[in-house]
Amino acid sequence: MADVWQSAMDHAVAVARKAGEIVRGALKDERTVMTKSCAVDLVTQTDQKVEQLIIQSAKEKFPTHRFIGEESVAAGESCILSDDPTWIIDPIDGTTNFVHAFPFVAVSIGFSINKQVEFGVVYSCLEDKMFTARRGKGAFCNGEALQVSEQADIHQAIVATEFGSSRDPAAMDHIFRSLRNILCLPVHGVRGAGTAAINMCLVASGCVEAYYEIGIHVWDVAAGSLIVSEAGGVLMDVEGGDMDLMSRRIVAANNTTIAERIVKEIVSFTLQRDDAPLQS
Ligand SMILES: O=P(O)(O)O[C@H]1[C@H](O)[C@@H](O)[C@H](O)[C@@H](O)[C@@H]1O
Ligand SMILES: [Mg+2]
Ligand SMILES: [Mg+2]
Repeated sequence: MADVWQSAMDHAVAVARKAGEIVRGALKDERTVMTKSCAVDLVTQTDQKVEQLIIQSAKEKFPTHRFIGEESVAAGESCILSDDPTWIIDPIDGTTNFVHAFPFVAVSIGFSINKQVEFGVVYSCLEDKMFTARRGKGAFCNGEALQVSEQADIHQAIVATEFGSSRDPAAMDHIFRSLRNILCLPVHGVRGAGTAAINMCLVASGCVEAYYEIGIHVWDVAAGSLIVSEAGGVLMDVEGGDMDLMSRRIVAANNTTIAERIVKEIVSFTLQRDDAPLQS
């Protein structure tokens, strides 16, 4: 049977690599930094340029497909996931890192059908690592198969998380209480690459046992979620149960034992869903 989605995945890999060239080139120039929801929620013209490249090039080849892009949503487009073939794009995941030339910057492209991620592509531009996954066909980094860590003892684990792009005091209190709970289990360490997508690829690569965060968006995690699950990992909501791509919350771990142990320590809170009706 013809594999109708392979040509879309091939295009995603090619355009992610092209986008990586643009990101690396932009690092040599002055970067104009703008802000979105608050003073630490950064965006640059490179974010916008890369998203336009990905969307325009994909539209030419796949005119019936739909698109959810971080910067298009920031400009007012809706963020509704339908059953249609949909590209879920974070043109630069790790924009703050990009602004500071901190060397973890990713292009993240997820692709969903019937609201289920069919393939994921995360290109770590400065490491030149192309992470890919196709549903049911495994996860890879530069063609090498990925496998999550086998560690089941939380006390022998490294956990990744981020502080997010909001400095709302109440949310920060929850974030720090969760961080303290997890650090004091104890775990071997807590790390953060500064990008959800690369944190999830580190889980898929077996470098860290888990990543959790409240505050992410669907475009941060769509591609990485499949890369984790195809590398043998699990996805969960921060309160247990199924991960919901639109909920702004995620636990991605090497196994259920580690995931459930982390869920116990998270002081959770809710945020407006990505697919909430647009404010009029
Ligand atoms: O760099 P972007 O695409 O904005 O995504 C990051 C987000 O800004 C941060 O708030 C999160 O903590 C990171 O996990 C995202 O990767
Ligand atoms: Mg992002
Ligand atoms: Mg981004």
